[in-house]
Amino acid sequence: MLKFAANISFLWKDLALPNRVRAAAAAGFDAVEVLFPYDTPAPELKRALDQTGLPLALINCPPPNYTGGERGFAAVPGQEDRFRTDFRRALRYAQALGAGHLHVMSGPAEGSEAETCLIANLQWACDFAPDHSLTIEPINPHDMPGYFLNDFDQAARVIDAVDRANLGLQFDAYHAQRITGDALACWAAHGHRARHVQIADHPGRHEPGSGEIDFPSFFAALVADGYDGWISAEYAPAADVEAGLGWLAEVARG
Ligand SMILES: O=C(O)C(=O)[C@H](O)CO
Ligand SMILES: [Mg+2]
Repeated sequence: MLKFAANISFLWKDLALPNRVRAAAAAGFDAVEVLFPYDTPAPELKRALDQTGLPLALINCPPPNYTGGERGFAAVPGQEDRFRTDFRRALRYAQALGAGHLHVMSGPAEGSEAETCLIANLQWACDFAPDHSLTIEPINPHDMPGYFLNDFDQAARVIDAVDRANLGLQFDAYHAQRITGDALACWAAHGHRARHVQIADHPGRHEPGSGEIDFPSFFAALVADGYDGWISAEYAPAADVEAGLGWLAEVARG
């Protein structure tokens, strides 16, 4: 059975973070994910998670100093010490909250030197946290210009080169559609590496069903392929969050 998480960095933005967890539980989600939870004291978030019983599926690394700054350092040559410091702090936060995955952001870079740097940093991180699941996510270059990891073949190459059991692909159907033009074909090629899935339709990055991605077929492919990880709703609601949740009942749960 497919399991759905609410990305509460995108959903219920008008509420305080702990109350977004409560809203996600009330709306029927099975988990939440938070991109950058670091401005909220971990015990406050933990209390809401414990009260609702919702697990935290994922957080992003790096932690603080992100706002207005770079989107990670993992692929930036010369920033290895910064990467390691950030990673240790993010890991402590992830452990305090019981976060399932830690999404390691590569940052702004290009070229083969950056790829070598990313591979070495990920090997270090995987070995530093052998019991923690790490993910990398290709992000389309229109939304995040200059971000290093912007292609699924590139991500596959990096994952294979890192060669650690605790690193996997974060497959965002919206980015897959925007990068390749065919999210389903992209899933067919790369889904076997996926540890975590995120969804939004394209164009617009709104609710599934609002754009061109065939989500019933996408969900059917996940089931057929035995995908048993989280599917996180990482979209900008077209209007009210609850009013846009029809897809959860109708499309995803049949
Ligand atoms: O932009 C996305 O799709 C993500 O999942 C990143 O984590 C953004 O920070
Ligand atoms: Mg995403």
